[in-house]
Amino acid sequence: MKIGLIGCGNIGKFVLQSVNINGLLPGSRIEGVYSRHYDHANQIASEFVTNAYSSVSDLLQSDIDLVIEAANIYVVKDYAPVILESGKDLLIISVGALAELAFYEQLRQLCQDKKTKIYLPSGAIGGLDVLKAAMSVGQLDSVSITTRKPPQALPGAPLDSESILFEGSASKAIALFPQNINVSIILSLVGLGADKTNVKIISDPGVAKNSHCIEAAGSFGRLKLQVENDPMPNNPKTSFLAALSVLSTLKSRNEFIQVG
Ligand SMILES: NC(=O)C1=CN([C@@H]2O[C@H](COP(=O)(O)OP(=O)(O)OC[C@H]3O[C@@H](n4cnc5c(N)ncnc54)[C@H](OP(=O)(O)O)[C@@H]3O)[C@@H](O)[C@H]2O)C=CC1
Ligand SMILES: O=C([O-])CC(=O)C(=O)O
Repeated sequence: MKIGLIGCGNIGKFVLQSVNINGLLPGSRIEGVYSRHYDHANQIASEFVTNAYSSVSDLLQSDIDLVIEAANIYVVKDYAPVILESGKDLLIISVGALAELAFYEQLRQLCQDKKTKIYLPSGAIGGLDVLKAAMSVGQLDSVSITTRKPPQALPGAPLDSESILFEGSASKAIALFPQNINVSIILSLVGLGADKTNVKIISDPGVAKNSHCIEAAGSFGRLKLQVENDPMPNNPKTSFLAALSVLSTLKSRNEFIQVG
């Protein structure tokens, strides 16, 4: 598999290190990178033995099968349609971009027309398999996520005391915290949708990890799952598990037997 990468931050560099340097995806390489500043892309390209591109359209004209988005939700909104129109598959980690149904439907239609695929990693959470199975007959009654992070991982959080920064729907949460609560949108996509998925965001100076507690109930029974994630070394907002989930999604794409 020949891969293009948009965004050379924490997750982007982890994937570059894993694939191009450590060889964790045999038969695959990241052939090109694009970032906001060409100088940065160039420096990353020499560090991780790949090519730098100065525009997404140049990256798309290169010989790649799949593009990884590891930038932000605005990049997904700007470039996802053109990536799919070019016939490339697309892996999106800033899944909050798909919160609006009209955009989701536009991308789904493009995939159908162009015979391309979108891959959405599970990111910083788990439990999606349970919700998917429950929704296969449409019998899920409630889904919620409580996210607890240290204040330095959340915008506008007080540094000295625990505080609830947000309580409400996933659609409102992602609009207010576009870099912090992508997890609520992946839950929405497999479950009840962004308006019916409940979110609580807590800033807690007493914790060092990013934790997410997912609760759901339906005809299958009940789910309660808590992940306690170590943050990425250079970006406390992002959990290491999110970067790992990108790699595992790429690995599954190469597998003949699908589990889960
Ligand atoms: N689905 C999930 O569970 C999770 C999703 N995420 C999301 O993953 C994404 C990446 O996270 P992370 O790697 O930690 O973020 P970083 O901030 O470390 O990296 C983002 C990179 O994107 C680049 N970028 C910004 N704007 C553009 C643009 N217009 N075109 C190209 N590149 C651009 C930035 O460049 P520059 O350095 O110049 O600013 C930066 O290098 C974020 O949207 C984050 O919210 C994170 C955790 C969990
Ligand atoms: O990494 C995390 O713990 C969650 C996160 O930032 C997001 O969902 O955007």
